[in-house]
Amino acid sequence: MTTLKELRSASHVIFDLDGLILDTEKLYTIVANAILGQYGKSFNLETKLKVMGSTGLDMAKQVVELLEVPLSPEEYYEQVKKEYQTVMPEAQLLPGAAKLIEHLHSNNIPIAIATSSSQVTYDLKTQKHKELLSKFHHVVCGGSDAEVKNGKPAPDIFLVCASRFSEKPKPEDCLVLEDAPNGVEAALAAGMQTIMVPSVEVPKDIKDKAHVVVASLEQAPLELFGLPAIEKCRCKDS
Ligand SMILES: O=c1[nH]cc([C@@H]2O[C@H](COP(=O)(O)O)[C@@H](O)[C@H]2O)c(=O)[nH]1
Ligand SMILES: [Mg+2]
Repeated sequence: MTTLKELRSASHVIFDLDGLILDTEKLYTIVANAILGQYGKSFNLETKLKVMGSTGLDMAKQVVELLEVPLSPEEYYEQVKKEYQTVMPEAQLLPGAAKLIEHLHSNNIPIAIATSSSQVTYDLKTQKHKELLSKFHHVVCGGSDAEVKNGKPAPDIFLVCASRFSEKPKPEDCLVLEDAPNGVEAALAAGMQTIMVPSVEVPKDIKDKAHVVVASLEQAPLELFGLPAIEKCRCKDS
């Protein structure tokens, strides 16, 4: 774990989804490579780091531009969405996700999800995990939510997400869990603290921006933010 910043107590926790709760980042890479391969291109890490956490059409614009794909962003996004139909329902949970969600829920810490996905893709990915995800107070799907004007790295999605808790916490009282550079930037721009759990190799200068970086949700140091430590979990499987 790395942390150099001064930390304060948090009352509410906001989770990212892809690459944090769900092991979908590898699925996104498979889908991108399946389409790009037809044009002799591949989805390199540099491009992935730029698009992770962005909404669908923004992602498509960047991919076709950065990799010089002979498709319009709309055409690329249509192909991607078609592939999602078969790939995304297979999404699995990442290590520590279920335990952490159940732990916070059983300790009455308000939790929510802020994902850049559209509602349609969210529904595809979460089919097998409905019971666990019902523990969240609310879910914001930035890709299709009218109130979210700009995608990550803009702060909009996290500010909208905070405003939908009954208690309407101030940004500085929210702790964000994120895997992606764009997500960490968005949380910081919103004035929130963030624990980064990278899902792919991330350059040091990006990790340095997060308040804390850990390798897995199993190591999330909640106690540094005044939240009940995971060891004190009262849930069944602890
Ligand atoms: O390799 C990729 N990673 C991530 C994305 C995008 O990033 C979002 C990640 O959402 P989240 O905010 O839950 O991490 C996905 O919905 C998708 O739009 C993508 O297109 N390609
Ligand atoms: Mg993510």
